[in-house]
Amino acid sequence: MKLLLDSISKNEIEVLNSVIDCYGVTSNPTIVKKHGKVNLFEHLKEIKKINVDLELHVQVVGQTKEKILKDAKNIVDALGSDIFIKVPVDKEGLCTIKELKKKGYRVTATAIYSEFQAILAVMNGADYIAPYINRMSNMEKNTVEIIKNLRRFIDHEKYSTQILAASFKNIGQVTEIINAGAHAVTVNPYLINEVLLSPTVNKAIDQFVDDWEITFNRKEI
Ligand SMILES: O=C[C@H](O)COP(=O)(O)O
Repeated sequence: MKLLLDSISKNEIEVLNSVIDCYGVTSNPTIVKKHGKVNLFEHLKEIKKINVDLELHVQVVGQTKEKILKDAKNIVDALGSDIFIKVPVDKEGLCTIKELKKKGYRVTATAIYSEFQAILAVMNGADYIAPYINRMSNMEKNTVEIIKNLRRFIDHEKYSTQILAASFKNIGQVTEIINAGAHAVTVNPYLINEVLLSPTVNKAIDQFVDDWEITFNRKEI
C-alpha cells in the first residue's frame, strides 16, 4: 500500500513525512491555486528536499495532444524523468497517454469518474489511474464496487497499472477503498491530521497516564 499526500504545502508534507510512511505527493492546478502564484517547479524541488524518495505527480493544463506533450516535456525538463505526468482522461488525454508511454514518460491518468474511463486508461498503458472517489460518490456511484472491479480487471488481464485513488472527504472512504483493492491512495493532510489529532485518542492516552500516576505517583515507567 502506498500513501501519498494530495497537497503541495511544504509545512504539512514536512510534518507528516516525519510521522508516517509517506510515498509521494500529488497536485493539480486547484491544489496549486490554494498556494497562490508559486513557482511550481522550484516549489516542488523544495518538497523533494524534504525526502528525495517522494514520488511526485504533476498535472498538465494543456487540452490538446500537442499542448499536453509540451507541458509534459516542460515538467520533465524541470523536475526529472522520474516525475509522473498527470493527464486527465478525455479523448485528447487518452490519445496523449498512449503517445507519452511510447516516449517513455511515467503517466498518472486522472479525473476518472467512471469504470470505463479507467479501463481505457489502463489499456493505453497508464502507470497509475486516479479514480475520484468522493466526486463519484456524489454522483451516487458505488465506488467500492468500482475499485474492486478495476482491481480484478487489472490483475486478471495482467496489466501493471496501479490504482491511485484520489478525492477523499473522510477517512472512512480511504479505508473502504484500500480494502476494496486500491494499490495507493492520495489523501489531503487535513484528513490524516484529523485522525492523528483526534480528541478521543488524546483523552484515552491522558486517562492511561492519569491512572499510572495515581497508582505510582510518577509519570514515568
Ligand atoms: O487530483 C485529484 C484530487 O484528489 C481531487 O480531489 P478533490 O475532489 O478534493 O478536488
